[in-house]
Amino acid sequence: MSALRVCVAAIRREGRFFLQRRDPLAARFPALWELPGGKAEPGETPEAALRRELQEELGWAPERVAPLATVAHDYGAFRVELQVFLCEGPGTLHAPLAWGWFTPGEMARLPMPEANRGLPETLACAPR
Ligand SMILES: Nc1nc2c([nH]c(=O)n2[C@H]2C[C@H](O)[C@@H](COP(=O)(O)OP(=O)(O)OP(=O)(O)O)O2)c(=O)[nH]1
Repeated sequence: MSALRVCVAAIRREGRFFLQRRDPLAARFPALWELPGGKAEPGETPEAALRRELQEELGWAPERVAPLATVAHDYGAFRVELQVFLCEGPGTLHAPLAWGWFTPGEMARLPMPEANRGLPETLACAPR
């Protein structure tokens, strides 16, 4: 089975990262904390998919975007390949669900999808 290509943003401000909580009524991963982003459409580059998702989800455009890590995970029913981009820039993020800014240490104690398990460590080591 081919993996879903999911492009996600590690938005960083003053050493903290933005996470939003999935809808408690979502069919998959209800109420878990995740990085904003989503699936790339056919023919779309990962960075273009990320920018589109950030605009759609948060009404926000990053000033700087850099590839940070790729994480593959098999959920059994489907596989994901998370492409994580470090994103920075000013401006308000208009998040419709619960959200917050977390240090990697705080993030490690939040309930997140299994694919995200190694992310706090990766984010703690992200280039300044
Ligand atoms: N946005 C995001 N998705 C993640 C993360 N970790 C993780 O396993 N995923 C999974 C959840 C989803 O199955 C998929 C992202 O798809 P999506 O954003 O386009 O769709 P979705 O969550 O609204 O809906 P779905 O999968 O339930 O159809 O990747 C993460 O940190 N951020």
